[in-house]
Amino acid sequence: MAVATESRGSEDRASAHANQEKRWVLSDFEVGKPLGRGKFGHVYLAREKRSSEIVALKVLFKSQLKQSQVEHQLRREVEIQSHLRHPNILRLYGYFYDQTRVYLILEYAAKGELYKELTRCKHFSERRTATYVASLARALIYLHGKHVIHRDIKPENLLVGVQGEIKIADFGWSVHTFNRRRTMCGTLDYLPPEMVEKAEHDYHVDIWSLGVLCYEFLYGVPPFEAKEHSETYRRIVKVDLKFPLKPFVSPAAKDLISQMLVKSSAQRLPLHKVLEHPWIVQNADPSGVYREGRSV
Ligand SMILES: Nc1ncnc2c1ncn2[C@@H]1O[C@H](COP(=O)(O)OP(=O)(O)OP(=O)(O)O)[C@@H](O)[C@H]1O
Repeated sequence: MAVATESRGSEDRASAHANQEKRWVLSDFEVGKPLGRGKFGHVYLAREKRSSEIVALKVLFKSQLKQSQVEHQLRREVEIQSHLRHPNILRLYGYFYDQTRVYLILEYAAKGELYKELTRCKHFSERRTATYVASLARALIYLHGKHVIHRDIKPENLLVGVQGEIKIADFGWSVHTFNRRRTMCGTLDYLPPEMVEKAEHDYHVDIWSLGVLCYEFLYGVPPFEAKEHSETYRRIVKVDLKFPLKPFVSPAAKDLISQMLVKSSAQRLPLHKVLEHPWIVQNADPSGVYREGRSV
């Protein structure tokens, strides 16, 4: 399918260019079963008729986008995500619209939401967590190299591909980093001190979120969780990081988390050092894929 090919030769390039120009319409797709429901519409499994390629078609209602004043955010999401090519970032192949709806043509993540898997397992093993954290660190290095910060890395925004590889989805809160941001966004639990305090922030926010995620994968709950919003706020600002005795987590894993969850953003462990951390080196599967049964 036009949407899935990376071209090399000049002929390929010409056809890829033509494909980019292609205006998709709904009748290009056979629409199958619903995959899920979001705030603004539904996601369906679909097959592009010409290539038989399977995709996920996200259907958003213009009226709802308008009502919630998120058209601008969606435009930014599409603009950013459509230019990204990384095995751990969900591809956005293209989009089209009709009078009432906007359609996003997305890579199909066959194993669905990571969040559901985490809920089912309660928490992940160290090998599984390290494999995911390493994959996410590589994806974030790629993103930051393209001057994009994601700002909303959390289990609900992660999908799993057919091989078990993790995929960052949902670029609704991502931004280009040409100027430092002060906008408040995202769920409080994953936000770093500089964002909850509405100070300027940059790509170091994603290192913090990766630390929160690593903790949540291992313990099953995010580190600063509290009943009241104000208490979560206080715990984040103080970096009130506690490691429960159960489940057992190795000192090396705790060391990595402590080096990512640092108040001063410039002092957080850089992502390339995350990849070199002994806990990651010893536990992450080099293939970047967690396979049940093989990695306990
Ligand atoms: N590319 C995909 N491959 C497989 N399943 C998907 C894909 N995209 C979405 N889904 C499924 O559809 C559900 C709804 O997705 P959608 O992105 O609309 O909602 P959401 O993640 O809740 O986002 P939002 O809060 O922005 O509405 C997801 O929770 C997931 O189960």
